[in-house]
Amino acid sequence: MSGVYVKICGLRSAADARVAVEAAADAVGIVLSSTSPRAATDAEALDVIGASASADSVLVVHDLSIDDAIAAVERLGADVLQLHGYSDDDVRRAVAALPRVWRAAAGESAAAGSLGEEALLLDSAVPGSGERWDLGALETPEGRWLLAGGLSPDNVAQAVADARPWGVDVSSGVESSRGVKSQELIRAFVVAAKSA
Ligand SMILES: O=C(O)c1ccccc1N[C@@H]1O[C@H](COP(=O)(O)O)[C@@H](O)[C@H]1O
Repeated sequence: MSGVYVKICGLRSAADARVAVEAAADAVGIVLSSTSPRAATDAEALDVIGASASADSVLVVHDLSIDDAIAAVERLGADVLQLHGYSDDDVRRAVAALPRVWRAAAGESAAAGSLGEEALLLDSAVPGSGERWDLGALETPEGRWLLAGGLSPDNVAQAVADARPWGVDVSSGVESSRGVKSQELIRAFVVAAKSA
């Protein structure tokens, strides 16, 4: 058993969040981005957060201003803010304002925690696209880091065995069509990741 931390991202309903939590996911993600096929309203975000029980609730942002992103975490009561594509200054600003911040970087190796973030997320160049990226060239980062980008129930065990991340994060790979979560795939992903 890998004991890897598992985040299921892009949730918009309490029912899907409950399935993830009952399957033993460690975190549920909610995307606040106008351009994402998984963009959640505040009401949907509150439903997911309300059903997250002991799992971490993570707000994922990439096109909000940093001040709006911080305000969203405070307004909705999420546990973690996950930042995609923000400047170092923005990350530091969020770290100063919130207890838990994760920073995403596209496929490049970086030291986790260098800007004060709790964890580093290594992702493909286009987050949420379902595209895999070349793990062969990855230099394993220091510190707490999550692997994301094109993971699925079929490939997550091998990816965990190869890269040895602290955690994994998935969105496209647990969908029946773009933006539509499959409860069967959510369960299969958590089982595969945890049994790696
Ligand atoms: O899921 C999105 O639409 C999204 C939009 C903007 C920023 C991040 C987004 N999701 C993150 O992308 C990866 C999962 O990608 P994949 O679909 O499994 O390849 C994960 O970090 C999500 O939090």
